[in-house]
Amino acid sequence: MAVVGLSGRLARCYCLRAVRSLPVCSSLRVPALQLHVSKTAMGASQKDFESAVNQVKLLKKDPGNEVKLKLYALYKQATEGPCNTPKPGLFDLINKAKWDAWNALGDLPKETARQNYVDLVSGLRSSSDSSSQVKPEADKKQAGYETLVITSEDHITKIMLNRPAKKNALNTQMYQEIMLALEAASKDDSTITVFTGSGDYYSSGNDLTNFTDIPPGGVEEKAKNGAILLRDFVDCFIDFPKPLVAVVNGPAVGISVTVLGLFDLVYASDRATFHTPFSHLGQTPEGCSSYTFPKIMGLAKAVEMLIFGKKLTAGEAYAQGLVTEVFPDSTFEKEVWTRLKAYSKLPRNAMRISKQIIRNHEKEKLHAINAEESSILQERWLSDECVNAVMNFLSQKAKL
Ligand SMILES: CCCCC/C=C/CC(=O)SCCNC(=O)CCNC(=O)[C@H](O)C(C)(C)COP(=O)(O)OP(=O)(O)OC[C@H]1O[C@@H](n2cnc3c(N)ncnc32)[C@H](O)[C@@H]1OP(=O)(O)O
Repeated sequence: MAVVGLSGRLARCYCLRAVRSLPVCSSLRVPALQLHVSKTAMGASQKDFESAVNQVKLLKKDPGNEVKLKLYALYKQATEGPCNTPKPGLFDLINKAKWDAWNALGDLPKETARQNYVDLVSGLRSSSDSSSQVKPEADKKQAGYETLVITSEDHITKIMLNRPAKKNALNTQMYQEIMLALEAASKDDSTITVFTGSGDYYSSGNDLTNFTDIPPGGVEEKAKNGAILLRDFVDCFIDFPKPLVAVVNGPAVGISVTVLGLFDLVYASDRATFHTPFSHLGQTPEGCSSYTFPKIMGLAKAVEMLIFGKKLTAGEAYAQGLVTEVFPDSTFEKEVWTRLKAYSKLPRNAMRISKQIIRNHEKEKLHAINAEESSILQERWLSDECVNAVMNFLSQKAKL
Protein backbone atom coordinates (compact mmCIF):
# COMPACT_ATOMS: atom_id res chain seq x y z
CA MET A 1 0.00 0.00 0.00
CA ALA A 2 2.83 2.36 0.87
CA VAL A 3 4.24 1.94 -2.61
CA VAL A 4 0.96 2.81 -4.30
CA GLY A 5 0.68 5.94 -2.16
CA LEU A 6 4.22 6.86 -2.93
CA SER A 7 3.75 6.94 -6.69
CA GLY A 8 1.03 9.55 -6.24
CA ARG A 9 3.25 11.62 -4.04
CA LEU A 10 6.16 11.33 -6.41
CA ALA A 11 3.91 12.69 -9.13
CA ARG A 12 3.71 15.90 -7.12
CA CYS A 13 7.47 16.04 -7.13
CA TYR A 14 7.48 16.03 -10.93
CA CYS A 15 5.44 19.26 -10.82
CA LEU A 16 8.75 20.86 -9.95
CA ARG A 17 9.40 20.99 -13.66
CA ALA A 18 7.46 24.24 -13.45
CA VAL A 19 10.19 25.75 -11.31
CA ARG A 20 12.42 26.33 -14.30
CA SER A 21 14.72 28.85 -12.74
CA LEU A 22 16.22 26.70 -10.01
CA PRO A 23 19.89 27.61 -10.02
CA VAL A 24 22.48 24.82 -10.02
CA CYS A 25 24.04 26.24 -6.91
CA SER A 26 25.76 24.71 -3.96
CA SER A 27 22.68 24.93 -1.76
CA LEU A 28 20.92 22.52 -4.15
CA ARG A 29 23.95 20.30 -4.47
CA VAL A 30 23.28 16.68 -3.90
CA PRO A 31 23.26 16.35 -0.14
CA ALA A 32 25.64 13.45 -0.38
CA LEU A 33 28.31 16.05 -0.87
CA GLN A 34 27.42 17.84 2.30
CA LEU A 35 26.34 15.26 4.82
CA HIS A 36 28.16 12.60 6.72
CA VAL A 37 26.98 9.03 6.22
CA SER A 38 26.51 6.99 9.36
CA LYS A 39 28.83 4.01 9.43
CA THR A 40 27.03 2.33 12.28
CA ALA A 41 24.44 0.29 10.41
CA MET A 42 26.89 -1.39 8.08
CA GLY A 43 25.27 -3.94 5.82
CA ALA A 44 25.74 -4.78 2.16
CA SER A 45 23.23 -2.17 1.05
CA GLN A 46 24.69 0.44 3.38
CA LYS A 47 28.03 -0.12 1.66
CA ASP A 48 26.41 0.19 -1.75
CA PHE A 49 24.75 3.35 -0.57
CA GLU A 50 28.00 4.89 0.60
CA SER A 51 29.65 3.96 -2.64
CA ALA A 52 26.77 5.54 -4.59
CA VAL A 53 27.16 8.68 -2.48
CA ASN A 54 30.79 8.87 -3.57
CA GLN A 55 29.96 8.11 -7.19
CA VAL A 56 27.65 11.11 -7.36
CA LYS A 57 30.71 13.32 -6.96
CA LEU A 58 32.29 11.75 -10.01
CA LEU A 59 29.39 12.22 -12.42
CA LYS A 60 30.66 13.78 -15.60
CA LYS A 61 27.36 15.42 -16.50
CA ASP A 62 25.19 17.68 -14.35
CA PRO A 63 22.06 15.50 -13.89
CA GLY A 64 19.72 18.51 -13.77
CA ASN A 65 17.65 19.96 -10.97
CA GLU A 66 14.85 17.43 -11.06
CA VAL A 67 17.22 14.51 -10.58
CA LYS A 68 19.19 16.38 -7.93
CA LEU A 69 15.98 16.91 -6.01
CA LYS A 70 15.24 13.21 -6.20
CA LEU A 71 18.73 12.39 -4.99
CA TYR A 72 18.39 14.90 -2.18
CA ALA A 73 15.05 13.49 -1.09
CA LEU A 74 16.18 9.87 -1.21
CA TYR A 75 19.37 10.69 0.64
CA LYS A 76 17.50 12.47 3.43
CA GLN A 77 14.94 9.68 3.64
CA ALA A 78 17.64 7.02 3.71
CA THR A 79 19.65 8.71 6.44
CA GLU A 80 17.04 10.54 8.53
CA GLY A 81 13.72 8.91 7.68
CA PRO A 82 10.52 10.83 6.86
CA CYS A 83 10.68 14.59 6.46
CA ASN A 84 11.01 16.11 9.93
CA THR A 85 11.65 19.83 9.39
CA PRO A 86 9.18 22.70 9.17
CA LYS A 87 8.03 23.69 5.68
CA PRO A 88 10.09 26.65 4.36
CA GLY A 89 8.32 29.88 3.46
CA LEU A 90 6.63 30.31 0.08
CA PHE A 91 9.37 32.52 -1.30
CA ASP A 92 12.28 30.38 -0.13
CA LEU A 93 12.03 28.58 -3.48
CA ILE A 94 15.05 26.34 -3.31
CA ASN A 95 14.57 25.08 0.22
CA LYS A 96 10.87 24.66 -0.44
CA ALA A 97 11.60 22.54 -3.53
CA LYS A 98 13.97 20.39 -1.49
CA TRP A 99 11.47 20.08 1.36
CA ASP A 100 8.67 19.17 -1.08
CA ALA A 101 10.80 16.46 -2.66
CA TRP A 102 11.70 14.94 0.70
CA ASN A 103 8.19 15.27 2.09
CA ALA A 104 6.81 13.60 -1.05
CA LEU A 105 8.53 10.37 -0.02
CA GLY A 106 6.11 10.08 2.90
CA ASP A 107 6.96 7.13 5.10
CA LEU A 108 9.02 5.25 2.52
CA PRO A 109 11.25 2.91 4.57
CA LYS A 110 14.89 3.93 4.92
CA GLU A 111 16.08 0.71 3.26
CA THR A 112 13.91 1.31 0.18
CA ALA A 113 15.11 4.89 -0.06
CA ARG A 114 18.69 3.67 0.16
CA GLN A 115 18.09 1.13 -2.61
CA ASN A 116 16.32 3.71 -4.81
CA TYR A 117 19.22 6.10 -4.30
CA VAL A 118 21.71 3.41 -5.36
CA ASP A 119 19.61 2.53 -8.42
CA LEU A 120 19.23 6.15 -9.44
CA VAL A 121 22.98 6.79 -9.18
CA SER A 122 23.73 3.61 -11.10
CA GLY A 123 21.37 4.76 -13.90
CA LEU A 124 23.03 8.17 -13.95
CA ARG A 125 26.47 6.62 -14.12
CA SER A 126 25.63 4.41 -17.04
CA SER A 127 24.03 7.20 -19.05
CA SER A 128 26.88 9.56 -18.23
CA ASP A 129 29.44 6.91 -19.19
CA SER A 130 27.71 5.97 -22.43
CA SER A 131 27.45 9.58 -23.54
CA SER A 132 31.11 10.28 -22.91
CA GLN A 133 32.79 7.05 -23.96
CA VAL A 134 33.05 5.15 -27.19
CA LYS A 135 31.29 1.86 -26.60
CA PRO A 136 33.24 -1.21 -27.63
CA GLU A 137 31.46 -2.83 -30.55
CA ALA A 138 31.37 -6.33 -29.07
CA ASP A 139 29.44 -7.50 -26.01
CA LYS A 140 31.23 -6.83 -22.77
CA LYS A 141 31.97 -10.38 -21.75
CA GLN A 142 32.67 -10.65 -18.06
CA ALA A 143 35.83 -12.48 -17.07
CA GLY A 144 36.24 -14.93 -14.22
CA TYR A 145 33.56 -17.48 -15.08
CA GLU A 146 34.41 -20.91 -16.48
CA THR A 147 31.01 -22.51 -16.88
CA LEU A 148 29.07 -19.40 -17.88
CA VAL A 149 29.35 -16.67 -20.47
CA ILE A 150 28.06 -13.43 -19.04
CA THR A 151 27.50 -10.36 -21.14
CA SER A 152 25.94 -6.98 -20.46
CA GLU A 153 24.43 -4.94 -23.23
CA ASP A 154 21.33 -2.79 -23.74
CA HIS A 155 20.63 -2.86 -19.99
CA ILE A 156 20.37 -6.65 -20.14
CA THR A 157 22.67 -9.01 -18.26
CA LYS A 158 22.72 -12.32 -20.08
CA ILE A 159 23.86 -15.41 -18.19
CA MET A 160 24.55 -18.20 -20.66
CA LEU A 161 25.06 -21.73 -19.37
CA ASN A 162 28.15 -22.82 -21.22
CA ARG A 163 28.92 -26.53 -21.07
CA PRO A 164 27.36 -27.44 -24.40
CA ALA A 165 29.30 -30.72 -24.70
CA LYS A 166 27.54 -31.84 -21.48
CA LYS A 167 24.20 -30.36 -22.53
CA ASN A 168 24.79 -27.57 -19.98
CA ALA A 169 24.49 -29.96 -17.04
CA LEU A 170 24.96 -28.07 -13.78
CA ASN A 171 28.11 -29.17 -12.00
CA THR A 172 29.08 -27.85 -8.57
CA GLN A 173 31.15 -25.09 -10.11
CA MET A 174 28.24 -23.95 -12.28
CA TYR A 175 25.89 -23.77 -9.28
CA GLN A 176 28.43 -21.59 -7.52
CA GLU A 177 29.11 -19.39 -10.52
CA ILE A 178 25.39 -18.86 -11.11
CA MET A 179 24.98 -17.68 -7.52
CA LEU A 180 27.86 -15.23 -7.99
CA ALA A 181 26.46 -14.06 -11.32
CA LEU A 182 23.02 -13.46 -9.82
CA GLU A 183 24.52 -11.53 -6.94
CA ALA A 184 26.46 -9.35 -9.41
CA ALA A 185 23.46 -8.90 -11.73
CA SER A 186 21.27 -7.80 -8.83
CA LYS A 187 23.63 -4.86 -8.33
CA ASP A 188 24.73 -3.97 -11.84
CA ASP A 189 23.28 -1.37 -14.20
CA SER A 190 21.01 -3.82 -16.02
CA THR A 191 17.25 -3.63 -15.78
CA ILE A 192 16.57 -7.30 -16.56
CA THR A 193 18.55 -10.53 -16.27
CA VAL A 194 18.29 -13.34 -18.77
CA PHE A 195 19.28 -17.00 -18.58
CA THR A 196 19.85 -19.06 -21.69
CA GLY A 197 21.88 -22.09 -22.82
CA SER A 198 24.65 -22.45 -25.35
CA GLY A 199 24.39 -25.19 -27.97
CA ASP A 200 21.35 -27.35 -28.58
CA TYR A 201 20.19 -27.73 -24.96
CA TYR A 202 18.96 -25.19 -22.44
CA SER A 203 20.20 -27.53 -19.69
CA SER A 204 20.15 -31.23 -18.84
CA GLY A 205 19.75 -30.40 -15.14
CA ASN A 206 21.92 -31.56 -12.30
CA ASP A 207 25.21 -33.04 -13.49
CA LEU A 208 24.88 -36.64 -12.36
CA THR A 209 28.62 -36.91 -11.89
CA ASN A 210 28.18 -34.48 -8.96
CA PHE A 211 27.29 -37.61 -7.01
CA THR A 212 30.58 -39.36 -7.68
CA ASP A 213 33.06 -37.11 -5.96
CA ILE A 214 32.82 -38.37 -2.35
CA PRO A 215 34.54 -36.27 0.37
CA PRO A 216 36.43 -37.77 3.36
CA GLY A 217 33.22 -37.54 5.47
CA GLY A 218 31.60 -40.06 3.13
CA VAL A 219 28.26 -40.05 1.33
CA GLU A 220 26.42 -38.48 4.28
CA GLU A 221 28.68 -35.45 4.13
CA LYS A 222 28.27 -35.37 0.36
CA ALA A 223 24.47 -35.34 0.71
CA LYS A 224 24.60 -32.70 3.42
CA ASN A 225 26.82 -30.40 1.34
CA GLY A 226 24.60 -30.98 -1.69
CA ALA A 227 21.50 -29.97 0.26
CA ILE A 228 23.19 -26.78 1.50
CA LEU A 229 24.31 -25.91 -2.02
CA LEU A 230 20.86 -26.62 -3.46
CA ARG A 231 19.14 -24.51 -0.81
CA ASP A 232 21.52 -21.56 -1.30
CA PHE A 233 21.18 -21.83 -5.07
CA VAL A 234 17.38 -21.76 -5.08
CA ASP A 235 17.33 -18.99 -2.46
CA CYS A 236 19.19 -16.76 -4.94
CA PHE A 237 16.32 -17.15 -7.43
CA ILE A 238 13.67 -16.54 -4.76
CA ASP A 239 15.38 -13.32 -3.69
CA PHE A 240 16.46 -11.99 -7.08
CA PRO A 241 15.13 -8.41 -7.18
CA LYS A 242 14.95 -7.63 -10.92
CA PRO A 243 12.81 -9.21 -13.64
CA LEU A 244 14.30 -12.61 -14.42
CA VAL A 245 13.80 -14.07 -17.87
CA ALA A 246 14.50 -17.57 -19.22
CA VAL A 247 15.21 -17.85 -22.94
CA VAL A 248 14.77 -21.60 -23.28
CA ASN A 249 16.62 -22.38 -26.49
CA GLY A 250 16.24 -26.19 -26.34
CA PRO A 251 15.36 -29.10 -24.04
CA ALA A 252 15.36 -28.43 -20.32
CA VAL A 253 15.63 -31.13 -17.66
CA GLY A 254 15.38 -31.36 -13.86
CA ILE A 255 16.40 -28.34 -11.83
CA SER A 256 16.63 -26.14 -14.93
CA VAL A 257 12.87 -26.71 -15.33
CA THR A 258 11.78 -26.45 -11.71
CA VAL A 259 13.34 -23.03 -11.05
CA LEU A 260 11.38 -21.66 -14.03
CA GLY A 261 8.50 -21.31 -11.57
CA LEU A 262 10.57 -18.54 -9.94
CA PHE A 263 11.19 -16.66 -13.20
CA ASP A 264 9.14 -13.68 -14.35
CA LEU A 265 9.10 -14.52 -18.08
CA VAL A 266 9.80 -17.82 -19.83
CA TYR A 267 10.23 -17.65 -23.60
CA ALA A 268 10.70 -20.98 -25.34
CA SER A 269 11.76 -22.15 -28.76
CA ASP A 270 9.32 -24.67 -30.21
CA ARG A 271 12.25 -27.10 -30.02
CA ALA A 272 12.30 -26.88 -26.22
CA THR A 273 10.94 -29.64 -24.00
CA PHE A 274 10.39 -29.64 -20.23
CA HIS A 275 11.21 -32.80 -18.31
CA THR A 276 11.49 -33.55 -14.59
CA PRO A 277 12.30 -37.28 -14.30
CA PHE A 278 12.61 -37.22 -10.51
CA SER A 279 10.96 -40.55 -9.71
CA HIS A 280 13.03 -42.24 -12.43
CA LEU A 281 16.10 -41.03 -10.55
CA GLY A 282 14.77 -41.95 -7.11
CA GLN A 283 14.55 -38.24 -6.34
CA THR A 284 11.92 -35.69 -5.37
CA PRO A 285 11.03 -32.18 -6.58
CA GLU A 286 13.19 -29.13 -5.82
CA GLY A 287 13.39 -25.48 -6.89
CA CYS A 288 10.11 -24.87 -4.98
CA SER A 289 8.31 -26.75 -7.76
CA SER A 290 6.30 -28.78 -5.20
CA TYR A 291 4.57 -25.46 -4.53
CA THR A 292 4.94 -23.39 -7.71
CA PHE A 293 3.95 -26.07 -10.24
CA PRO A 294 0.55 -26.97 -8.70
CA LYS A 295 -0.07 -23.25 -8.38
CA ILE A 296 0.88 -22.56 -11.99
CA MET A 297 -0.68 -25.54 -13.77
CA GLY A 298 -3.05 -27.10 -11.26
CA LEU A 299 -2.48 -30.20 -9.16
CA ALA A 300 -3.28 -32.82 -11.81
CA LYS A 301 -0.80 -31.56 -14.41
CA ALA A 302 1.87 -30.84 -11.78
CA VAL A 303 1.60 -34.42 -10.51
CA GLU A 304 1.96 -35.77 -14.05
CA MET A 305 5.23 -33.85 -14.44
CA LEU A 306 6.73 -34.08 -10.97
CA ILE A 307 5.76 -37.63 -9.96
CA PHE A 308 5.33 -39.40 -13.27
CA GLY A 309 8.00 -37.51 -15.21
CA LYS A 310 5.81 -36.56 -18.17
CA LYS A 311 7.88 -34.58 -20.65
CA LEU A 312 6.06 -31.50 -21.99
CA THR A 313 6.54 -29.97 -25.39
CA ALA A 314 6.93 -26.18 -25.50
CA GLY A 315 3.32 -25.89 -26.65
CA GLU A 316 2.10 -28.02 -23.74
CA ALA A 317 4.21 -26.06 -21.25
CA TYR A 318 2.65 -22.87 -22.64
CA ALA A 319 -0.84 -24.34 -22.29
CA GLN A 320 -0.04 -25.23 -18.64
CA GLY A 321 1.18 -21.69 -17.90
CA LEU A 322 4.82 -22.61 -17.27
CA VAL A 323 5.92 -20.85 -20.46
CA THR A 324 4.96 -17.28 -21.32
CA GLU A 325 5.26 -17.60 -25.10
CA VAL A 326 6.57 -20.04 -27.70
CA PHE A 327 8.44 -18.93 -30.85
CA PRO A 328 9.40 -20.85 -33.98
CA ASP A 329 12.99 -21.99 -33.60
CA SER A 330 13.99 -20.35 -36.90
CA THR A 331 13.12 -16.87 -35.61
CA PHE A 332 13.43 -17.52 -31.88
CA GLU A 333 16.58 -15.54 -31.11
CA LYS A 334 15.63 -12.57 -33.26
CA GLU A 335 12.09 -12.24 -31.96
CA VAL A 336 12.96 -12.80 -28.32
CA TRP A 337 15.89 -10.40 -28.18
CA THR A 338 13.98 -7.66 -30.00
CA ARG A 339 11.26 -8.02 -27.41
CA LEU A 340 13.67 -8.08 -24.47
CA LYS A 341 15.61 -5.04 -25.71
CA ALA A 342 12.36 -3.08 -25.77
CA TYR A 343 11.42 -4.27 -22.27
CA SER A 344 14.87 -3.43 -20.93
CA LYS A 345 14.25 0.26 -21.65
CA LEU A 346 11.34 0.41 -19.20
CA PRO A 347 12.03 2.30 -15.97
CA ARG A 348 14.14 0.08 -13.74
CA ASN A 349 12.63 1.13 -10.42
CA ALA A 350 9.07 0.65 -11.56
CA MET A 351 9.89 -2.87 -12.74
CA ARG A 352 11.79 -3.77 -9.59
CA ILE A 353 9.10 -2.43 -7.28
CA SER A 354 6.37 -4.17 -9.28
CA LYS A 355 8.26 -7.43 -8.92
CA GLN A 356 8.53 -6.79 -5.19
CA ILE A 357 4.79 -6.24 -4.89
CA ILE A 358 3.98 -9.32 -6.93
CA ARG A 359 6.45 -11.66 -5.25
CA ASN A 360 7.19 -10.45 -1.73
CA HIS A 361 4.19 -11.93 0.03
CA GLU A 362 5.26 -15.42 -1.12
CA LYS A 363 8.96 -15.11 -0.29
CA GLU A 364 8.90 -16.48 3.23
CA LYS A 365 6.79 -19.41 2.14
CA LEU A 366 9.13 -20.14 -0.78
CA HIS A 367 12.18 -20.12 1.50
CA ALA A 368 10.48 -22.57 3.84
CA ILE A 369 9.51 -24.84 0.94
CA ASN A 370 13.03 -24.69 -0.46
CA ALA A 371 14.45 -25.70 2.92
CA GLU A 372 12.04 -28.61 3.17
CA GLU A 373 12.63 -29.85 -0.38
CA SER A 374 16.41 -29.66 0.11
CA SER A 375 16.30 -31.58 3.35
CA ILE A 376 14.11 -34.31 1.83
CA LEU A 377 16.51 -34.62 -1.09
CA GLN A 378 19.44 -34.94 1.32
CA GLU A 379 17.82 -38.19 2.50
CA ARG A 380 16.82 -39.28 -1.00
CA TRP A 381 20.37 -39.02 -2.34
CA LEU A 382 21.37 -41.72 0.17
CA SER A 383 18.58 -44.08 -0.90
CA ASP A 384 19.17 -47.23 -2.96
CA GLU A 385 16.63 -45.96 -5.49
CA CYS A 386 18.67 -42.86 -6.19
CA VAL A 387 22.11 -44.48 -6.02
CA ASN A 388 21.04 -47.21 -8.47
CA ALA A 389 19.48 -44.75 -10.93
CA VAL A 390 22.58 -42.55 -10.97
CA MET A 391 24.90 -45.58 -11.30
CA ASN A 392 22.73 -46.76 -14.17
CA PHE A 393 23.10 -43.46 -16.05
CA LEU A 394 26.82 -43.28 -15.40
CA SER A 395 27.49 -46.87 -16.44
CA GLN A 396 25.53 -46.42 -19.68
CA LYS A 397 27.58 -43.32 -20.46
CA ALA A 398 30.90 -44.83 -19.39
CA LYS A 399 33.37 -45.05 -22.26
CA LEU A 400 34.16 -48.76 -22.65
C1 LIG B 1 23.92 -29.56 -5.56
C2 LIG B 1 23.07 -30.62 -6.07
C3 LIG B 1 21.72 -30.12 -6.43
C4 LIG B 1 20.92 -31.20 -7.04
C5 LIG B 1 19.63 -30.73 -7.52
C6 LIG B 1 18.85 -31.80 -8.15
C7 LIG B 1 18.40 -31.72 -9.36
C8 LIG B 1 17.62 -32.81 -9.97
C9 LIG B 1 17.78 -32.87 -11.46
O1 LIG B 1 18.23 -31.96 -12.11
S1 LIG B 1 17.26 -34.32 -12.11
C10 LIG B 1 17.79 -34.25 -13.79
C11 LIG B 1 19.15 -34.83 -13.96
N1 LIG B 1 19.45 -34.93 -15.37
C12 LIG B 1 19.21 -36.02 -16.09
O2 LIG B 1 18.73 -37.03 -15.60
C13 LIG B 1 19.63 -35.97 -17.53
C14 LIG B 1 20.69 -37.01 -17.81
N2 LIG B 1 21.09 -36.93 -19.21
C15 LIG B 1 20.40 -37.51 -20.18
O3 LIG B 1 19.40 -38.15 -19.96
C16 LIG B 1 20.92 -37.36 -21.59
O4 LIG B 1 22.28 -37.03 -21.51
C17 LIG B 1 20.19 -36.24 -22.35
C18 LIG B 1 18.75 -36.71 -22.65
C19 LIG B 1 20.16 -34.95 -21.58
C20 LIG B 1 20.90 -36.00 -23.70
O5 LIG B 1 21.02 -37.20 -24.39
P1 LIG B 1 21.88 -37.28 -25.75
O6 LIG B 1 21.90 -38.69 -26.16
O7 LIG B 1 21.41 -36.27 -26.70
O8 LIG B 1 23.33 -36.79 -25.33
P2 LIG B 1 24.34 -37.54 -24.39
O9 LIG B 1 23.64 -38.35 -23.39
O10 LIG B 1 25.37 -38.26 -25.24
O11 LIG B 1 25.02 -36.31 -23.63
C21 LIG B 1 26.18 -35.66 -24.11
C22 LIG B 1 27.18 -35.65 -23.02
O12 LIG B 1 26.64 -34.91 -21.91
C23 LIG B 1 26.64 -35.72 -20.74
N3 LIG B 1 25.49 -35.35 -19.94
C24 LIG B 1 24.30 -34.92 -20.39
N4 LIG B 1 23.51 -34.64 -19.35
C25 LIG B 1 24.19 -34.91 -18.23
C26 LIG B 1 23.89 -34.82 -16.86
N5 LIG B 1 22.73 -34.37 -16.41
N6 LIG B 1 24.84 -35.16 -15.98
C27 LIG B 1 26.04 -35.58 -16.40
N7 LIG B 1 26.39 -35.69 -17.70
C28 LIG B 1 25.46 -35.36 -18.61
C29 LIG B 1 26.59 -37.12 -21.25
O13 LIG B 1 27.07 -37.99 -20.30
C30 LIG B 1 27.47 -37.01 -22.46
O14 LIG B 1 28.80 -37.00 -21.98
P3 LIG B 1 29.97 -37.73 -22.82
O15 LIG B 1 30.00 -37.09 -24.17
O16 LIG B 1 31.19 -37.51 -22.02
O17 LIG B 1 29.54 -39.17 -22.88
